[in-house]
Parts: sequence; structure tokens; C-alpha cells
Amino acid sequence: MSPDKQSPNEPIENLAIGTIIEVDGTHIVAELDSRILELSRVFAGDVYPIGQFGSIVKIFFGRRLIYGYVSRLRMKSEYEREKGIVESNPSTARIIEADLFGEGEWILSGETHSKNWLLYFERGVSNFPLPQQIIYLTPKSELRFIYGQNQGATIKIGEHVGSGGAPCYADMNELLGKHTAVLGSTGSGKSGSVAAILHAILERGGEERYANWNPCIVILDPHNEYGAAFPDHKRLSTDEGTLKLPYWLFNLQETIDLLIGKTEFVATSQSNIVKTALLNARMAAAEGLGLDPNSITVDSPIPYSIDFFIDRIKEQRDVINAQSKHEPFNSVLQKLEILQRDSRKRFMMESWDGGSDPFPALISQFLGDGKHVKIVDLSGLPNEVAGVASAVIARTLFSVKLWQTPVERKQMPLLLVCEEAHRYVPNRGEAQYEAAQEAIRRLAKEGRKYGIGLMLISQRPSEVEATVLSQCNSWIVLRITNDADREHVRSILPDSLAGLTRVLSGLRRREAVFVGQATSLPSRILIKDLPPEKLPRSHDIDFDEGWQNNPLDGSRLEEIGNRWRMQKR
Ligand SMILES: Nc1ncnc2c1ncn2[C@@H]1O[C@H](COP(=O)(O)OP(=O)(O)OP(=O)(O)O)[C@@H](O)[C@H]1O
Repeated sequence: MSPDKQSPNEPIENLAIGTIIEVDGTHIVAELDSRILELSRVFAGDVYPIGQFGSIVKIFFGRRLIYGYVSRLRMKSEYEREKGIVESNPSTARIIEADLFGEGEWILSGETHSKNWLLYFERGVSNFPLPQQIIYLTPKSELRFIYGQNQGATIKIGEHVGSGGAPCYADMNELLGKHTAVLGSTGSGKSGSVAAILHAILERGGEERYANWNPCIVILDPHNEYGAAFPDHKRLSTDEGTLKLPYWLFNLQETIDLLIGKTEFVATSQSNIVKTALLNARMAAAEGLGLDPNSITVDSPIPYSIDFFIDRIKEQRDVINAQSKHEPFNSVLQKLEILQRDSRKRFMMESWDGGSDPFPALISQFLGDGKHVKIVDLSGLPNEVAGVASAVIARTLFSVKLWQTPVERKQMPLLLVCEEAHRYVPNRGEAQYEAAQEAIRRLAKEGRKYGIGLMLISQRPSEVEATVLSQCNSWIVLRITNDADREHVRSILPDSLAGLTRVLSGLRRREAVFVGQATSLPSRILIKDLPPEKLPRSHDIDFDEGWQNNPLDGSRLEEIGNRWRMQKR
């Protein structure tokens, strides 16, 4: 803004929309100007909706400006009834309510010939307006100072609703380093929002000053949808044999989850059997690989052969004379045999051949190869192993970070995107997800120290473990129609922001409430509109289009049956 233009400290008549009638702490109530017929105003070529929840209004207080979020627009008669006041005329009067959140002051700064008006904005309110003062819409030129600008490590993820298109920037270090939750009912635009964030991160590499830009992002994708959005990704899938998660990578708890489960009453004695055999197998294999067996624990990722492990179990069994006490050993052996025969689990049960050490290649599949986005397609995994597989992945990534030096950690921060988080970290204990729960819980609690950030996505926030959700420091909450989920979101947000959840059921697709440390202000935003080629694959099947095709013939149905039978896509 140049100094020869009107001083921004002067009120602009065209932006006045109402008069304050009540001030209650930071909450103000104003009567909307009765001449306003259309609930929008055009100013300097931009359209500003009047009374949109989350939009920003201002009040002049001498040279200071006081800003508030619109929290409600309703009929004055309703407000008067609520207050027990006799209704005044005319009955068409409307009330606009707002919560004050910050103050600002325009300062002319710079050298004599190039002076510019700059708005110095601060959060918090120390001056309070009075009844009879006028409230004004806030123009876009001012909002950019309030919402923050594209400075430092920020990425543009959309625009602020009701702001004439003011861009919404997110602080990348806060968003990724201190965990973020993306929540919303099905179809509200969660995966589209995640894709918009990830594209914004990747596109940074196109900027001149980021010529060497190497983001490291791993997506756990239970529905195989993200591949379509990121053509240059590395796909890790069991169907294609590109995901390697061998049994020997599992720690004791994960091995027990796989072999025993939680329901069997003999679980404790079986756990001890597995523990002893596992430690022996790992120590012997370590010796073969030239590693010091005395430094090995039962959890160390040392490859061992299944036959050798089986022999260690038999060894323990055979020193016991009483046949009646062989049952827990036989039970573990039977489970192993079943696992080896199950074609859906074959990808994790391929025995180590005792040759070279496969461990470096396993780490490298997630972190090496130069691809910025690694997508782990979990869609082909049976439910009972999806949990343990994601646990192993999360723990492997965390362990690598844990064992990096501080310099290495700074050199390669990592983002783990966890879709359908309610499956991996459910609020209630589910045996098959216990290991995943433990791994993601640890990542949520300690990940930031080691340079590993979490992005948790869920359509059922009330079913995600509350302690994990509350470890997130930023939340992007899209439309939520379910009462229990909305209530849950309200309970995890700071008290001062709980009011924002009131709008959640009415948000449009892509519209979200963005709160937390990654945003300069809690705001209502519209996530960037992505072209189809940048969107995750939609699962919306078009019935109208589909039923215009010829039906699948018998041989195609037979083929489908075969795929099912052979467990091969
Ligand atoms: N940022 C976006 N840009 C353009 N279109 C979008 C965007 N986000 C969502 N959409 C549209 O909305 C549809 C549903 O969005 P999306 O699949 O992201 O919802 P979701 O909340 O992840 O649903 P679900 O929980 O069922 O996976 C998408 O198929 C796409 O057409």
C-alpha cells in the first residue's frame, strides 16, 4: 500500500456492516445494518461474504484495530428471546456475534521515498470496544498481515473462507515435525487434503532456492489410492513382491502377536517358548554374520532361518519327559506351519537362506532409492496381518531415526502418513493391532525429538486413541456429520477453539477448520482445488456410467474367482 493512498487508519464506509450492542469480555454482539440486503459486499474487486462463520471483522479503537471471528449470525428476535428481553421492532433485524482475538496498528515504515504501510498484528486483546461502535469487514490487503505471509518454511494449502481469497499458509516444520491430524467424515476430502499438502511440499523443489530438495515421505495406504496422485513414487506392495517384511524383522512382541495372538489362555507359557527360541536363533545367526552374539537381544533385527527357529522350539520340548507338557510347544509349531502354508502371508514367511545379510536392503526400501514418496500398499494384506505389518514398518522407521546421529537426523527428517488411523491406533484394545498401537503411540510421543513426523488421517476420530490424537499439534478438521466424532474433536481441541466445532457438520467438501501451531490463526479454510491427475484415486463408483457397460461375461467372472482363490490380483 503506498502512502499517497488513503491512510489505512481511516475507516472505509463501504465496509461498515453493523453497530455493537453488547460487549461481554471478548465476545461482542452487533446489530447488522438494516440496509444490508445481500449478505456479501464487493470491495476493490473482491467479494466478501457478511456473517460467514470464521470470517474476520474489525473495530477501530483510536489508532488500534481490534479483530474478531464471526461466530454466529441470527435474528435479533431470537437473541432477545434468549436474553429475556422484550422483542423490539422491526422483527427482521439481524444479529452478528464475534469473538475478539487480536489487535493491530498500521505503521508507515521504510525510507523516505519508499514508505509503505505495514500492519503490526498481535494475538490477544487488551483494548475492548464499546456499544455503539461500528464493525467493519476486513479487506484482503489487511488479512494477509493477520493470516501470515509466505515467509520462511511455509506452504500454501488453500485459502481462507470469506476473505476474498486470502491464501492460507501452513508452517511446514510445525505441520510435519509436531504431528498433524486430518479428520473428517467419508467423502469430506481428507485424502484430497493430504494430497494437496504433499504436492505443496514436493512443488517447493521447483523453486530456485530449493534446487536440492529431498523430502522423505512414507505413506501407509490401506486402500491403494495414493499412487494415482504421485506418479513419481516408489510403490511397495506385497502383490508385486516389492514390500519386504520378513518374520525376522519382527521384534518379540510382534512375533508373539503373529504366532500366538492374545486370546489363548496358554499365552504366557507360549510367549516364553518363543522368546527363548528367538534369542537362540538370533544369537546363532549373528555369529554366522560375524556379529558379536553377546550384543544381540531378542528384539535385534538379525535374520534367522525358520527351520533353525523350529529346531530351537523342539529342543526345548524334547528335554521335557512328560508328554502332557508338550502341548504349548506343539501349539506354536502348528501355528508356524499354518503361517508358512497361508499364501496371503507368504511374503513375510520366506525363510532366510543363511546367505548374505538382507537387512540393509530392508531399510533402504523405505528410506533409500532417491524417490521422495514411498507408498506402502497395504490393501492386499489380510486384516490380521495389516496391523502387525504397519507396526513393523512404523517401528523400523522409528528405530532408524533412533540410531541416527543428531547430524544424520537433521539431514533426513521423515514424514509418516498414516491413513485410516483408527485401524492402527484404535481407542479400544484390539489384539491384532496391539503392536501397531504401541509403535504409533511411541512415534507420536517421541517422534518429534528424532525428526520423524506423523500425519494421522481418520474418518472416525472418536475411534482413534485419544492420547495419540492429543499428541498432534495441528488439526485439519473437515466436515464431520457424526455427533460422537464431533464431540470427540471438541474434547481434544483447546477450550478456546471448541466453538469452531459448531460449524463442522455444515462444511462443504474441501472446507476445513485449521487449528494448531502450523497456522498463524485458527481459521476456516478451503483446501486447494487439485486437478484429477493430482488426486488420490476416488472410490466413488459411478453407477450411472458403470451400468452403461456390457456386463462381465462368464470367463471374466471365472478369472475373478481364480484371483480370489489364488490370492493374486
Ligand atoms: N483438494 C481437492 N481438489 C479437488 N477435488 C477434491 C479435493 N479433495 C477432494 N476432492 C473430491 O472429493 C472426492 C472425495 O474426496 P476424498 O476421497 O479426499 O474424501 P475422503 O474424506 O478421503 O473420503 P474417504 O474417507 O471415503 O476416503 C474426491 O474423489 C475428489 O473428487
